[in-house]
Amino acid sequence: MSAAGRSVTDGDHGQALGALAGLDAALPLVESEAPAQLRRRACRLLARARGLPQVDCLALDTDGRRLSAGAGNAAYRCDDFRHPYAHVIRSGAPLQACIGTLRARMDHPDFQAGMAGLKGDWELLCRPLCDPDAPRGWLGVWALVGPREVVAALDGDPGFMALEGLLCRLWCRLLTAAKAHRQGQDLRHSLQRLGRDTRAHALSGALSRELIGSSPAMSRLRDQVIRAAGTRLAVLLQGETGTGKERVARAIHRHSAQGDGPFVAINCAAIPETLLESELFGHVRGAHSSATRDRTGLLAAADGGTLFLDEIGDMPPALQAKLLRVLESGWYRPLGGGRERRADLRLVSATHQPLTARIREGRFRADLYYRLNQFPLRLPALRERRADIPELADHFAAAYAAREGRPRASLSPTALTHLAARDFPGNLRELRNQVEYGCAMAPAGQPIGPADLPLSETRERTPVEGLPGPAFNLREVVRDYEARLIREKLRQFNGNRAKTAVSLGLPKRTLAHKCRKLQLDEDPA
Ligand SMILES: Nc1ncnc2c1ncn2[C@@H]1O[C@H](COP(=O)(O)OP(=O)(O)OP(=O)(O)O)[C@@H](O)[C@H]1O
Repeated sequence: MSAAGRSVTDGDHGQALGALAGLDAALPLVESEAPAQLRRRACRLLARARGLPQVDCLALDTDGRRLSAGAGNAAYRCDDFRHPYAHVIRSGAPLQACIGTLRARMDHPDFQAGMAGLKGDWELLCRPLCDPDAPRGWLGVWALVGPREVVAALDGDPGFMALEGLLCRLWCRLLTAAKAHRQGQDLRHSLQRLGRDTRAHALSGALSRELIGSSPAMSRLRDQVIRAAGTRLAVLLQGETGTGKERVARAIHRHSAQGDGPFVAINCAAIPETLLESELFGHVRGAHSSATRDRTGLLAAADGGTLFLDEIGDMPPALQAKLLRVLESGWYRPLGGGRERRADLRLVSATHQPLTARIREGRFRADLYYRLNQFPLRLPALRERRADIPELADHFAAAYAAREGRPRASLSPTALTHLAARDFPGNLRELRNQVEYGCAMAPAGQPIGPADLPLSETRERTPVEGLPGPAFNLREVVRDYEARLIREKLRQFNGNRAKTAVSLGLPKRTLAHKCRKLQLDEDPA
């Protein structure tokens, strides 16, 4: 019984079942996965069912400006009235005409080419196809060609109308699904991008705590470290001594996919040539005089992690060849035989020497250099990023206090001025040492002043030349600088005021006055 309570007659049942018989033909349409496939199947079905020699279905593109039967087919502009489809889509009304007449009137070259093989007395029927739920929501155009009587019979043909209705409905549904899929994909991509950005942001936050410095050179270096950590490429760190090569190597390891694995460092310059090979590859008992038992090497110790070869420029030539073989093949054999072992590790190497010059001198293999230098990274000298000195000095003072369990001492602006004026050939290591010396010398509870710092062994730039970043008191800086100069000269001349005054270009009396004012009297003469 129906919901309305109307009794269903046998005739109704018969009609419904009859309609069901036709569903077979519609099934491929319903199962179509994309609009283009649906249109192709609808064209084939109609051509076969009604004996039409040519059936096309042109779709409107997403911006509604062109009609096309699909990729590789001609695209017809909707504002080009040299073909009938523009008339149909613009008016929203069907158009039927004889092929011969259309050939004479519509001179669009692609349309002419499409009609070329057809009989002149056949008819073309173009019908606009529309979203059933959106008047003027045009989807495209049918283009049906056949003998006049066959085309005329389509008018009022319930099967044709049902097919057209089904085509439009399924087409809309596939477009909606495709749109939802696209939106889902866009959302997924945005989330992935957001995830990547958040990770990169967190990473760069962590790195700025490990690799201190806000100068552009340091920001660039941190970016490169993040990029290097995201790859398995061999990294070659080049920079003067004390610029932080090992620290950067550790940061690359920590933030790489092998970050949980071991980090094994070896200084190629610090180990005698005879032992270096054994250290790296390991040995079996009896391989050489000091091999009293089997020993795994550093390549094995670094398995699943990172091997850091410091001072690679000092690696002996014979070992360079062996290292290259390991890097190329991934296999090595411990000294004295034993079975071959696989080296699954990421390599980071470092040098303070210009390797290209060593290649020219024949002391470093060019092929190994290229293998090590897959990701080159240059570390700036401290003098190239003087603006970072106050931040670094503060960091070293804090680290010293934490290590020694002492209250944290700050550096006075004048002390920072002095530091910023130094050249630091030993780079960050030298700065760290000077700050730690200052921490040890400063009276408890007092900031580290210039007098607490060790004397600079290198040329000290004038305060003007080496103006520091932080604010400072000019009078204090000048007085301090004057005091240091006089004290150094007095030391140089063993406290002889007369010679000191001459060397400073001052009358003896003025020097005496200055010594009193600057409290230099009690200095060892
Ligand atoms: N960006 C940085 N932030 C904080 N500390 C740093 C930074 N770079 C280096 N250091 C510190 O400076 C000192 C020297 O660094 P490191 O040993 O990494 O230099 P290096 O270039 O490997 O030296 P060498 O060439 O002599 O082996 C270490 O105490 C290190 O922790």
